[in-house]
Amino acid sequence: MRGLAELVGDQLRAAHASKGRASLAVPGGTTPGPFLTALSEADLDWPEITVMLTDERVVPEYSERSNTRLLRETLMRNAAAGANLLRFHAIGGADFLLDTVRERVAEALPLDVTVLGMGADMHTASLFPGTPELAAALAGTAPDVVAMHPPGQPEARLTLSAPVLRGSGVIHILLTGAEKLAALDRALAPGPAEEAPIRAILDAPCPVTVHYAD
Ligand SMILES: O=C1O[C@H](COP(=O)(O)O)[C@@H](O)[C@H](O)[C@H]1O
Repeated sequence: MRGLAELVGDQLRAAHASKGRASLAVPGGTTPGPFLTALSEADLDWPEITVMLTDERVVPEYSERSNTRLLRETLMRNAAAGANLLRFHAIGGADFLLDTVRERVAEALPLDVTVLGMGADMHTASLFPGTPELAAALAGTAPDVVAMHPPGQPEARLTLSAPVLRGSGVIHILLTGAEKLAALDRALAPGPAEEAPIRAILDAPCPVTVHYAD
């Protein structure tokens, strides 16, 4: 987790040096906390770095289930407290305005560095197999941000679409545990991204690196 934080810090520094600004997308969920905390200490010009989530659950910002809450408790501290956090929530922290989120995201694209998680069902961001909106979110013509209603999940989601994620300068996939490693093996076999949405990332045109810790 610390090694990935150093690498991401170096890549953001390089992007900032060449463009005068940089953008980073990071996952939520249970895995990335230690990585995000380590990255919060990176020596970067954070006010010129836009940080966004790869996806958010449609819950209030301070809910235990909120990925934004995870970010506030991990990355948005220490040196990174001054980063430009792209908010998914409307003012007040309880609502989501999809058009507003799309406008905010469009201003920060293309992403320079993207870190993604993956579930044992091979979902990444909130691109879950079996979701009615999945094909639209994987399509090359997808809007930057898509509302998803994954079956079996307790809430709806907003997710960066596949073309936005694939358009990043570099992608890291962060995995832990034997179950996810086995899922990655399955995803590396040929097959449609609708069955294993992580496939839409594994064949992205930019450098993609998988980081695994057991
Ligand atoms: O629901 C989500 O799941 C994935 C994986 O989460 P984890 O708890 O298995 O680490 C995560 O990457 C995504 O951002 C999150 O919203």
